[in-house]
Amino acid sequence: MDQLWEILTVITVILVAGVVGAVALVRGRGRGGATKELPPQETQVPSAKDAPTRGANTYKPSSTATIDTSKGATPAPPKDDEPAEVPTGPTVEDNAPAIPETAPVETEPEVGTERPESARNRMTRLRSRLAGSQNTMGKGLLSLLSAGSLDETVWEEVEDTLLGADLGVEATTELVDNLKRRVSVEGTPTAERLEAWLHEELLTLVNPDLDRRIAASRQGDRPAVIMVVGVNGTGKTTTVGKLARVLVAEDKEVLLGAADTFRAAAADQLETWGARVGVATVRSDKEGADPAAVAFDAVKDGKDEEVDVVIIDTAGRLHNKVGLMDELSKVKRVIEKQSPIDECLLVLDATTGQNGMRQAEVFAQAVDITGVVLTKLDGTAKGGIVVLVQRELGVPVKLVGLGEGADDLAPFDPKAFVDAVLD
Ligand SMILES: Nc1nc2c(ncn2[C@@H]2O[C@H](COP(=O)(O)OP(=O)(O)OP(=O)(O)O)[C@@H](O)[C@H]2O)c(=O)[nH]1
Repeated sequence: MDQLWEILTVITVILVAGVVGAVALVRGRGRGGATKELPPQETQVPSAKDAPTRGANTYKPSSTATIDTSKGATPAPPKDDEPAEVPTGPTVEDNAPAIPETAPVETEPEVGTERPESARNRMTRLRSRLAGSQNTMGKGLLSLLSAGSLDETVWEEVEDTLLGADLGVEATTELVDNLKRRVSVEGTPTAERLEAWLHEELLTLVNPDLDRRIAASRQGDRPAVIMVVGVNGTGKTTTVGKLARVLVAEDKEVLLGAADTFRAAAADQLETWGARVGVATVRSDKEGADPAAVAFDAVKDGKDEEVDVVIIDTAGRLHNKVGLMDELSKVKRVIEKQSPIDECLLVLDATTGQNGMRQAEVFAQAVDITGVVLTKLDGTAKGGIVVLVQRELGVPVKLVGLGEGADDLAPFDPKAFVDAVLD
């Protein structure tokens, strides 16, 4: 029995010692872990050094991000949950090559490859535009002449219509006298016969026999040289650009000379026209540079590069008539040190009528005009100016501008013109 009590006492002592030891161990381990594994209290408090990082994490710099990420990037495709853009039908831009807004300058050569409209398309389109602008005069004449008896009042009204269309007094008198004579010889004609006579008489006035060809092919071993003159705003630069397109469409090599140095924008405008069809422009970056020097360089470069034709745009905005004439004469003289001028085209705005004629005479005194480009014929019913210009200046109308579009320039065809007036 005593032995049993001794055994129980020993077991109890061992158990108590074990429990106490275990408790002490657990407590000790818990303290030691906190020290090792938890960060020291001060590291949980944001320090000044940490602040920017935190700030960056909580502040979304969206604008900066947009700028940084959009640079040089193509637009992201729309997300699935974004509504798709609704197509709104064809626009002018739909016909242009798609150029991403952020595309690099490589888009330029694409622009340079623009193909001018073919001659046939252009003529069909422009003929109907000419008819649209000019048939008020034709309709007025035909209704007067086919209204019955051709008394003096009717003839006066016919005269007024022709004068109103800027045909000029001389040509108007001539046309009415000729019609009267035919009536007196043949008796009262039918409406169709009168229309045929009117057609013939107008065609005679427009003079289909004049040589309206443009010197735009190489002349022997040198390029043809075309000088373009006219008052500012008449459409000179636009005409040079359009003419370059016509020639490029005919596979000619063209070089442009920006001798309108009066304002830098004129040279920029010309350069843009040229660049669109891959034609280079000789220019000076200095506003007010010597136009004769630019023209000289352009012709020289054209010869060196063996192009087919050099076209020189000139300024029309000078303080006075003497200054203008002196400058144009100088440009002409200096060009002629390099090459003869094969064509000197005077650009006239058809909407300015008699006033434009007076300006034309000033230019004709300074340079030898070989042909006229009548612009903005789409914007006036006064097609009679064709006859007046040819009579006053003694040179043919060679080209007509029929709109602001890049391919709205056409050769002047007398028969098509009279048809358009009377059809
Ligand atoms: N409707 C119509 N507008 C034309 C025609 N030709 C030119 N224009 C317009 O006339 C305006 C003047 O044309 P420009 O080529 O700048 O005239 P510019 O004579 O060179 O003038 P400066 O450079 O100031 O000397 C432009 O708005 C052209 O688009 C045409 O045949 N029809």
